[in-house]
Amino acid sequence: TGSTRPERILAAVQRKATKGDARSVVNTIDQYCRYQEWAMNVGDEKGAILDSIVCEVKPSVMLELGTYCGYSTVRIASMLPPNARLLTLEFNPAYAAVARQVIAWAGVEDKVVLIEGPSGDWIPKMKEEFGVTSFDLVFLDHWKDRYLPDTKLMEECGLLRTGSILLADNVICPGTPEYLEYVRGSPRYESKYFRSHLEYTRVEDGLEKSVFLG
Ligand SMILES: O=c1[nH]cnc2c(O)cc(-c3ccc(F)cc3)cc12
Ligand SMILES: [Mg+2]
Repeated sequence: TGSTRPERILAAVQRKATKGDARSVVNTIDQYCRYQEWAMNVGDEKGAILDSIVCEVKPSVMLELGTYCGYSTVRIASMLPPNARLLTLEFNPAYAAVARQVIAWAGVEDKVVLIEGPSGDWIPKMKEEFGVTSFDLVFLDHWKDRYLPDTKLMEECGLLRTGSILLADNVICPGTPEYLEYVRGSPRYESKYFRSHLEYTRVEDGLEKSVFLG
């Protein structure tokens, strides 16, 4: 049986990226997915918006929902100070196995906690299992139908504090209409849309940044 797309992405990283150089890993994956085969990384264009928000928020504790191959995990971790922590949740064990190796190759494993399993099971356990009080920033990039239920779950579990920020990928493509309606319509959020494109394409997509008001 042949390799999978995540395995081919990992092979490209291990062949072409400089070990210990996170930016080199990010650039290698972007190059591979733009010119060899498309993959669902947040990509360079939306990634630059993600970078600017991580820089602005300077999170001490951050959650990423949806690791995939670890592209945005590495991108975010490379911008965090040494004592900050990025928890990243991946449902698919094959994706998680690749992501661990990409994260290690980039040399950011000390800032990252990769958790395998369903977000609905793990979110209620974040406090007791990982000593989380609340998240400063959450990057939603997993499955569009889980954005809203997981947001409500984080609220219910007291994982959001006044000023916590949610940043959601793919709010146009594939699209998360129920989530958008909720954060844009709720008095408990201040929402803003950052227009961009679906990774490596000219199709419209964007990121929705929503500040939790408590
Ligand atoms: O399922 C997804 N999870 C997280 N991010 C995604 C992402 O950035 C893009 C897409 C995607 C978009 C268009 C298409 F034709 C096929 C897949 C899916 C996900
Ligand atoms: Mg995405």
